[in-house]
Amino acid sequence: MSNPSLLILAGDGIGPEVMNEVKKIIGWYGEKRDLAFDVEEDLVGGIAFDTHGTPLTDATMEKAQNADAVLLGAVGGPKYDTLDFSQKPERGLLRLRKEMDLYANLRPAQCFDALADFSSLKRDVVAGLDIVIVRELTSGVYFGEPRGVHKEGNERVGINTQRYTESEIARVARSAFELARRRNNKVCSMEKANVMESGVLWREVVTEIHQAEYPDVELSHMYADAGAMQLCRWPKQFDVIVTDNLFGDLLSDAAAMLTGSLGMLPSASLGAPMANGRPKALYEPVHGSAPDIAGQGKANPIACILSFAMALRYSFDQGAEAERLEKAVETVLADGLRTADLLGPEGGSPISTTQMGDAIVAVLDASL
Ligand SMILES: NC(=O)c1ccc[n+]([C@@H]2O[C@H](COP(=O)([O-])OP(=O)(O)OC[C@H]3O[C@@H](n4cnc5c(N)ncnc54)[C@H](O)[C@@H]3O)[C@@H](O)[C@H]2O)c1
Ligand SMILES: CC(C)[C@H](C(=O)O)[C@@H](O)C(=O)O
Ligand SMILES: [Mg+2]
Repeated sequence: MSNPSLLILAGDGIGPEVMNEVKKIIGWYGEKRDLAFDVEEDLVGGIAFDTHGTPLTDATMEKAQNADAVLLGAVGGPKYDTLDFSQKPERGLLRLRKEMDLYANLRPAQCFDALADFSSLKRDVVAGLDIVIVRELTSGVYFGEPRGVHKEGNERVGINTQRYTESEIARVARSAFELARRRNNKVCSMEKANVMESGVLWREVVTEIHQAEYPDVELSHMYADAGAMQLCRWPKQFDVIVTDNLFGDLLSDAAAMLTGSLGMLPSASLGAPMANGRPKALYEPVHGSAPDIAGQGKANPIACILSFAMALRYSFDQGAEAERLEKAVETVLADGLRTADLLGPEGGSPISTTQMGDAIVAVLDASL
């Protein structure tokens, strides 16, 4: 049998830096756990635009469709800010999500005990936190039509459209309920049904799916603005949060700070099962290309490394190995190792991206 295939799209800014550390870990699994992957690398984002004049070529899109899983670093940067909208690095990522139909984006926010004092919230509020935001990823205002900027009389008008079909809401709701059943059996659905018709439909469909298929799961509803407040006030009240594309984007960045740093949050973007039974899948950190620290060896690779742990769990049925990797991350943090983003204003001695990756590999070695 051939090895499972991984397509690596490291992207821009700190993307390649954090992905280098993941490559070490992939190598470790091949060498030490007999878990080898056929790895291919390609371009996405600004680097793809610089090389091919487009943020994602059709050939790369096809490779992504055929890979057992895609690992992505990050895309974007100030250099590309003035490009035409269709050529922006972010369009490459959005095309991958849309064409692979990766509708369920799992964004776990877990507070490792060693970082509980580092969050901007009090230890009590975040210690032991373990929640997952399930963000709808292929529809909503990111993709709705009409969109664009046009002239009306003397002024320009910008339009984006929030649009959800019933089936789009139903499938992501099912993902959230299924996930909750494997966790603490609670789902909180967030929208703005008080001001948006699409929010009214969202609430209705989630409620229908709940009553018909998941009555055993506890379901609550919250307006997304109140949800943002509750995430900061008492985040441990949540288990699984299900929400739309835009609210999920905002809420997951906010949730990152419960864990200490945006450099800690991984994600899995999952679609329907492929012929081999594996879901279509792309794994990426929640953070971006961090132009302010790119090229300086300062980036925290943990979000990208934990995204690979999610790949082990969701694409390759290697839950025990995913736990081994998560535990290794926990251990290096408990040992006091910190990249710069994990040090407070009082400072300390940060380690580099590479040193963090090496330390995690060393703990993996010690786990054998
Ligand atoms: N999935 C993605 O590829 C993705 C996600 C978000 C933003 N972006 C893009 O990235 C570019 C920069 O966006 P931004 O600055 O708003 O968000 P960002 O996530 O890149 O950075 C926000 C802040 O967090 C810090 N940070 C982020 N990741 C870190 C890490 N791993 N280690 C240490 N510090 C880290 C950065 O230094 C910065 O101060 C934009 O072009 C944006 O569109 C891409
Ligand atoms: C880069 C951008 C397209 C992306 C989004 O808005 O979805 C990012 O912020 C994310 O959270 O993955
Ligand atoms: Mg975001």
